[in-house]
Amino acid sequence: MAVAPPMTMQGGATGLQQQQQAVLPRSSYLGLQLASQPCVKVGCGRRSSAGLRCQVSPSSTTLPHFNVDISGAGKPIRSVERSTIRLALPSKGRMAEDTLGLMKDCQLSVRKLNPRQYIADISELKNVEVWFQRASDVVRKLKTGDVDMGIVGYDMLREYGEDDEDLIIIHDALGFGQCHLAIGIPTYGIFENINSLSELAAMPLWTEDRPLRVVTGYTYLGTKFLEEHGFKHVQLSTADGALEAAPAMGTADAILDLVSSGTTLRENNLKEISGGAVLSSQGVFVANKKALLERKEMLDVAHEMLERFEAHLTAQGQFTVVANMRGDSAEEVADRILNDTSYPGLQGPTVSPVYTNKDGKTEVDYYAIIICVPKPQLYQAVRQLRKAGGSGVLVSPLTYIFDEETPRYRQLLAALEA
Ligand SMILES: Nc1ncnc2c1ncn2[C@@H]1O[C@H](COP(=O)(O)OP(=O)(O)OP(=O)(O)O)[C@@H](O)[C@H]1O
Ligand SMILES: O=P(O)(O)OC[C@H]1O[C@H](OP(=O)(O)OP(=O)(O)O)[C@H](O)[C@@H]1O
Ligand SMILES: [Mg+2]
Repeated sequence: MAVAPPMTMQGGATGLQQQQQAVLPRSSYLGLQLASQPCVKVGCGRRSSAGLRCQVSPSSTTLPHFNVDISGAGKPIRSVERSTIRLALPSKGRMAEDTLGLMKDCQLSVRKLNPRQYIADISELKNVEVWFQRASDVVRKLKTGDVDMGIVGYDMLREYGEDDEDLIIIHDALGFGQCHLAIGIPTYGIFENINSLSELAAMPLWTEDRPLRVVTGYTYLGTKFLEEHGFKHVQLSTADGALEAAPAMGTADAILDLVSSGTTLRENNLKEISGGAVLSSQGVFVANKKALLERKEMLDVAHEMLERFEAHLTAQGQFTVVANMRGDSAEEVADRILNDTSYPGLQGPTVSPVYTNKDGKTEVDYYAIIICVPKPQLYQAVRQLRKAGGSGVLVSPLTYIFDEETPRYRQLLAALEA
């Protein structure tokens, strides 16, 4: 298939020498081929249709402050030296809204003067500049080191990141943008009885002259996936949206697109097939590894953001339950909670004496207990507490849970050392 490998050059060439013309092979592996133009993007320096000439950009992995613009006149552009830390956030669509929602929930207020402004700041993180970018550009700029950290869908990270080892995921489950990338085929006609990927691959119809035509926005992942699953004759084409219309229009046999509720597939008479899911996705917090390694203040900011995200996400759906319980001692009350209920709290119940004044004497008849309970078990927990002697039960949602140190931070440090 004529999807070129990432067009980056390693090595020590400098200046304009680095701008080379490369002829991409017509068919580099398998019989897969990209559909004719304009279905492939050349200007982005990422892939090309068969045999096209395009310029090669040196990777700023090797030269962090020297980029070559391959989209315009090809003049070298010198990136500015900077002391600020750059965070790229999605500029539009559902990911933009959800990302800003998460930041707000974590008390990180992104201040943008008007909706068309692409730069903003965060009052709680003094040295951080926020840049709003299209999701694909968030990933591209992370790769080149033009931004240091970003939030983006895992699907985009994998598609545009192309397994770049310089991209490091700090938080892999930000709790929004949940979907999966999957093959969809028609429910009717020749596909009526096709229910698995292997059945699709084995259809005798697909030949060099009549390949399986798949429309997708994910040509990098799609190529890899189909190749790994034994497809011999496939033609990929791209479109920017409403891909589900293509089979009914007759412009593609199958689609490879995101699925969330499944409604769009269903409403367009398409179905998923077993083995046809490429990856699961949701929002992730990602950074440029070199920036983390080279700038201590960058690691500190990443750590703070990670802690805030974790504290908020761990607390989501959790409730604090406070109840008063009659008892002889704090230990005796704690025993009852631990033995008679299924809700010990995070480490164990917190039990504190409730002091009352009886005839001028301070006494302890009751103990207040505090436990933490997930929402689905809330009512059952309250019932068990009452049964164990609890009264005056107060319930309130938890906002943050800060643990000693988040395992994700330990994983990040380990990944940086590797
Ligand atoms: N149906 C969906 N449900 C959940 N997350 C989705 C869905 N579609 C896309 N996403 C996530 O949102 C990201 C952005 O999707 P996309 O580029 O289609 O933008 P959008 O928010 O749908 O806006 P638009 O399609 O109008 O440009 C995707 O990379 C993916 O991570
Ligand atoms: O399974 P569902 O819940 O129906 O979601 C899946 C749809 O959502 C996305 O499209 P989007 O709404 O972003 O429209 P687009 O094609 O214009 O990007 C995606 O490309 C699918 O078409
Ligand atoms: Mg969309």
